[in-house]
Amino acid sequence: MDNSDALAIKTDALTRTFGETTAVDGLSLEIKKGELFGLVGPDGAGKTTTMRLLTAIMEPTSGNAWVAGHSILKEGERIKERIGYMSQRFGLYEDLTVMENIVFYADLYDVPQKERPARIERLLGFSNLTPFKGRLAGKLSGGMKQKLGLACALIHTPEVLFLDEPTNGVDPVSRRDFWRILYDLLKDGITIFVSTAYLDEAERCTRVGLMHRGSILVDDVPARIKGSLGIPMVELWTAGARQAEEIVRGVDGVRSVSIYGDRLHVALERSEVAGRVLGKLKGEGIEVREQRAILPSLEDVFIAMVEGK
Ligand SMILES: Nc1ncnc2c1ncn2[C@@H]1O[C@H](COP(=O)(O)OP(=O)(O)OP(=O)(O)O)[C@@H](O)[C@H]1O
Repeated sequence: MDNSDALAIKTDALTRTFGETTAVDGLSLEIKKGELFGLVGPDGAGKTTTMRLLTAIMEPTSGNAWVAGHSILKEGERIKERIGYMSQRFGLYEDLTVMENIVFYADLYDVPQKERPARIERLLGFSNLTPFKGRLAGKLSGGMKQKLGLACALIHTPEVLFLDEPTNGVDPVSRRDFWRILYDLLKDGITIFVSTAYLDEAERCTRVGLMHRGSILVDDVPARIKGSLGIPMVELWTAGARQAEEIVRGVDGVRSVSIYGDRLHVALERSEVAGRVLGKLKGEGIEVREQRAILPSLEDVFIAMVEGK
């Protein structure tokens, strides 16, 4: 792999089809060591398939990728030794205890016996699972299962960690704790590749790729994606946001509308369209309490890009 010293992951026209469906469509990506890369997209965008290709669980239809310096085509086994992977269901055995799950993964990855006690103690410690080590995994809360899944994925001290929608169905407090752990891992120099459908989480990554129908539409730091796309956005406070949304959607020059409580975020073709939107709402008798230009959130950008397709 070129630049193998600096890159953790490189893909070259990586493609995977299932019959008529192209789940991953000519992906070319470079992810440096030490990055926390977020693959963001709605359900069905191709995130899980990308992850299965990069973890050498599934073969591509065409193209290639290198992970930790090894090709997914020929060196899948070498890759598996050097990565950690947490699938959507955390990969746990519910009828085994917390400790038994960790030992199972330690056996799977041939972690030397003499290194195990210290590693297991550290992993149980950071995941706050020490008091629960005898509990069956099936009896843990969602947040605890997630942390156990992470501990299992880290038992062999991988260089690259793949997390497939790790916070799906996990409560907000556990989610915040989980992200804290990820930042600690990053400080230790691990590269993290995480997929998520939550855009607030994407904003926590060092770099984000927005995926839609198998392709990455943009790939940049979250702030630059938000700032550089030049999509004018306005936020409107209205009474009756649902009714207002329908009206605004029909205005010429509006790219997309999303509702946040009693506020609307409206993406526009040009900033002058804002006047037309306000005029239309007034004409329909809908009061706009306040309006201001806003920087689009990542979610706004994504919705505008997908709807603008
Ligand atoms: N094994 C398979 N056989 C047939 N089609 C598949 C298979 N795996 C994925 N697909 C299709 O490929 C596309 C991408 O799916 P993928 O699961 O990678 O998306 P995703 O972004 O991870 O979504 P989700 O969050 O729902 O898992 C979808 O249209 C899906 O139906």
